Amino acid sequence: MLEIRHVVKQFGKNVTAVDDVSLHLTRGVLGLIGHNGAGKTTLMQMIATLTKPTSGEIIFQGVDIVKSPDAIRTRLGFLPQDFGVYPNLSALEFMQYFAALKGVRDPERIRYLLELVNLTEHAQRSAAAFSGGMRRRLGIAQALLNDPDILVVDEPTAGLDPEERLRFRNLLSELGANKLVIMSTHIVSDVESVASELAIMRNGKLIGFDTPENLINRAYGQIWTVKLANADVEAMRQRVQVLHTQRQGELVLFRIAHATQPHADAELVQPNLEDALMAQRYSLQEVA
Ligand SMILES: Nc1ncnc2c1ncn2[C@@H]1O[C@H](COP(=O)(O)OP(=O)(O)OP(=O)(O)O)[C@@H](O)[C@H]1O
Repeated sequence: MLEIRHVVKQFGKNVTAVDDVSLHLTRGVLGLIGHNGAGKTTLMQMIATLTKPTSGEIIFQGVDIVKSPDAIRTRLGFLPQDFGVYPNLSALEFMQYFAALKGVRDPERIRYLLELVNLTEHAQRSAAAFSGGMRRRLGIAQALLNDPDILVVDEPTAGLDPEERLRFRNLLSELGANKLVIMSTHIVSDVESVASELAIMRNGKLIGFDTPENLINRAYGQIWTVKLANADVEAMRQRVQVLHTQRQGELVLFRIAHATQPHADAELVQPNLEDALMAQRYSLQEVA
């Protein structure tokens, strides 16, 4: 459905925000993960035709959208990171306003979308009084007005409470059943349960592309926990890749990635996606 070929985006002479990224995407939820400044927003803005690549091609259903942006604009829904609402409009009026801008005439579509994002009972309220999660859900409803084939959402879960995060993830997961949903985040747990594929960016480059299952499967047999006395902590840090530590009274609980048992008391545990990414050196930390 969407093919990104050797896309580069430079800002001035010194900043290469996206550095030779190629991706072939079909239906499902793509989790685009990377640290702040990795290039996620810039890549999404190129897909949304809000900025042009310095070089490379983006092909949507056979058409190069760098040359012919309208080919994707009518088939795209976009929720930017800094999505705002208009204080004087109710949620319903907000939707009516965007429906008019997008040439969507069917009032039933607005009703359906407000229901889909669970805002029907708040339709008459000013969106300015909405919580962050409710605003984001209204943003998704707005982005779905034209029934897009591609939905691009930039950091949609930032600042949401756990319940809203879950609700949002479920919504994106449902939408991914028959669309391509591209969702960026720097929080691995946000995409763990919903993404069908993960693209991992660091310093503008695509450093990994795989399914969460494959990433986790590769980490099987390599993630360990062990409790050590404080005095042993430094020695362990020198020897193995420490994923996480947690002080427990006099002891320190280690979570470790290592191909073999790192300590006689170490026990194997089930890897999660965060473990798997770190174990495979897909750490989201910026590399100097
Ligand atoms: N308009 C611009 N002019 C100059 N540099 C820019 C511009 N937009 C982005 N950059 C730079 O490009 C790099 C990638 O930024 P981008 O916003 O795409 O990253 P990101 O992964 O989306 O990060 P975040 O999660 O913070 O949004 C950064 O170094 C950023 O400072």
